Amino acid sequence: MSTATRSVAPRAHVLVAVKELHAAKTRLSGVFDTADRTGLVLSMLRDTLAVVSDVATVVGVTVVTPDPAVARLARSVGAHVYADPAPVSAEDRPDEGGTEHSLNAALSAAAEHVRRNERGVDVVALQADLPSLRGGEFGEALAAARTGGRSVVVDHHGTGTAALFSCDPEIPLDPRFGPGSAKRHLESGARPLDGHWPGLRTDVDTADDLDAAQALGVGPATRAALDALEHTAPSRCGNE
Ligand SMILES: Nc1nc2c(ncn2[C@@H]2O[C@H](COP(=O)(O)OP(=O)(O)OP(=O)(O)O)[C@@H](O)[C@H]2O)c(=O)[nH]1
Ligand SMILES: C=C(OP(=O)(O)O)C(=O)O
Repeated sequence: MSTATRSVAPRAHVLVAVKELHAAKTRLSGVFDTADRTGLVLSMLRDTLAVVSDVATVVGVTVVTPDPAVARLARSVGAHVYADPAPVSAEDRPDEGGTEHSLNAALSAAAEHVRRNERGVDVVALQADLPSLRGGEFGEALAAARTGGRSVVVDHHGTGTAALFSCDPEIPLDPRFGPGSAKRHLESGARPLDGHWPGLRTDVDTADDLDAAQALGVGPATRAALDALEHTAPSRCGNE
């Protein structure tokens, strides 16, 4: 990484991918019906976007999605939208990894698009389901990421990826999201970032993850969504 590159003021553009809402958060389908899952996905996205948009070094946020409702929410809070085509099923594209291929292809294309338009900007792919994220921890992670080219924040399970950073314009983001992605990101050369960032690491895919996030404290949109759900699912969404 060149000295010139590092001497410029930190500027990061955050990419957040969200698939079609009707297919989102299937691991919560035993707990919530489709409408409730959709509401929760949008609420967690809203909280995640609010936090990252407030971080001083974040100069842009782009939501990568094929879903019109997600795109509307993104635009309403000042984020950009990068439209990716609706994913095809793994059965239709067995050689390309199905939806994982779609997700990573869409993130790669969005990262290249951002870098073409904002020269020298750092690029981050961040999970959309981080309702306990705090601005301070994301700011710290960004600062740590800037000490090297490509880096990763492993999720609270130790297997997934909460955030992937490329802080050198010469180094592609090269996203390898999907089950077990932490190992793939590390094996492909991403440096692990070691801070104590529980909110950043707590992405919500299962009911246990949701409990973990609630124990940390969730953002206002997610709180409101869960409070509304308490009336229909008290055993799952009881008080913290
Ligand atoms: N734009 C886009 N986002 C995707 C795609 N596939 C997955 N995502 C998003 O990437 C993140 C991780 O995806 P998954 O873990 O597969 O999906 P999920 O909805 O979080 O949870 P499950 O349905 O339980 O697997 C989520 O924010 C998804 O919405 C895709 O093809 N395109
Ligand atoms: C897609 C991923 O996350 P999750 O399955 O936890 O949503 C990932 O960690 O790469």
